[in-house]
Amino acid sequence: MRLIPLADAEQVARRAAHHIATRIERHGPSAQRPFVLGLPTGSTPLGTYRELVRLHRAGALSFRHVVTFNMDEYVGLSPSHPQSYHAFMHRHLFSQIDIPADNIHLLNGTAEDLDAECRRFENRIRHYGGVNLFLGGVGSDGHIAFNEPASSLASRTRVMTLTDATRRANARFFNDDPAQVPRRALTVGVGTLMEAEEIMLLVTGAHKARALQAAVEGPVNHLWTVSALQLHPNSLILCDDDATLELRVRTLRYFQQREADMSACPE
Ligand SMILES: N[C@@H]1[C@@H](O)[C@H](O)[C@@H](COP(=O)(O)O)O[C@@H]1O
Repeated sequence: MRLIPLADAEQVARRAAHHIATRIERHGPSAQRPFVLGLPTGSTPLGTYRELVRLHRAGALSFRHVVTFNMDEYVGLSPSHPQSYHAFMHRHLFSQIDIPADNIHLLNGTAEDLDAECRRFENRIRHYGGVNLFLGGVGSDGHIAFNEPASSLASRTRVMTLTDATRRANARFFNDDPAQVPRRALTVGVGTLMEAEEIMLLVTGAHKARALQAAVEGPVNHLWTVSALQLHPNSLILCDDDATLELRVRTLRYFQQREADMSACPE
């Protein structure tokens, strides 16, 4: 695991966007060999999406041969619902870049057969040969995508019942009323995420400090599904200063030292 401690959320966003842009460029994507990018929703990635749009507008980044898979979607919200993850992604990213509509994949939370929809999604990922880079955020209780505490670390894309804590946290998008937050969601599994070639997690704010500690210092544990990243051979966490509040000084110093060494001789 590589942890890059940065000063604030703005630096995290800039670094994340540049990492994505570099990976796309190095891949040299084409119609036959697109770059496959996994994407999250939530407040955390918004700065990253803004920076990706800026790079695109500056002519430095094209998404013409990028294929995307979003990690989750609420059950029961149609794509046109303003709080659906479909609408969120179009608003904040897809409508502002040159990605072809056919390259965009989101789970359909209104599918008649939700299990079949989850299987279809996994098959599409497989069709493209897997995800090159999965970008993610984390819930304050350590969930990745909608893999709530006690999700199997081998789980695949499926229907998930959301915890009260998650529904409370997401109530800010639903008139501050947890009762309006859907009870269930479709989500990629921890196992699905773990198969990506690379995972990059963004963690910002003091309210995520406990989750970052569980991810970096805690035991691998299904109560903190983010801790599964410890078993991934190529995982990267970008965090801001506030998110490091629960880390041991020794841990933080080690990762700071490591980054200083790496900038002396970059990747
Ligand atoms: N399903 C999403 C997660 O993918 C996201 O990481 C989390 C944190 O969101 P935020 O970035 O708004 O804190 O919220 C939701 O539960």
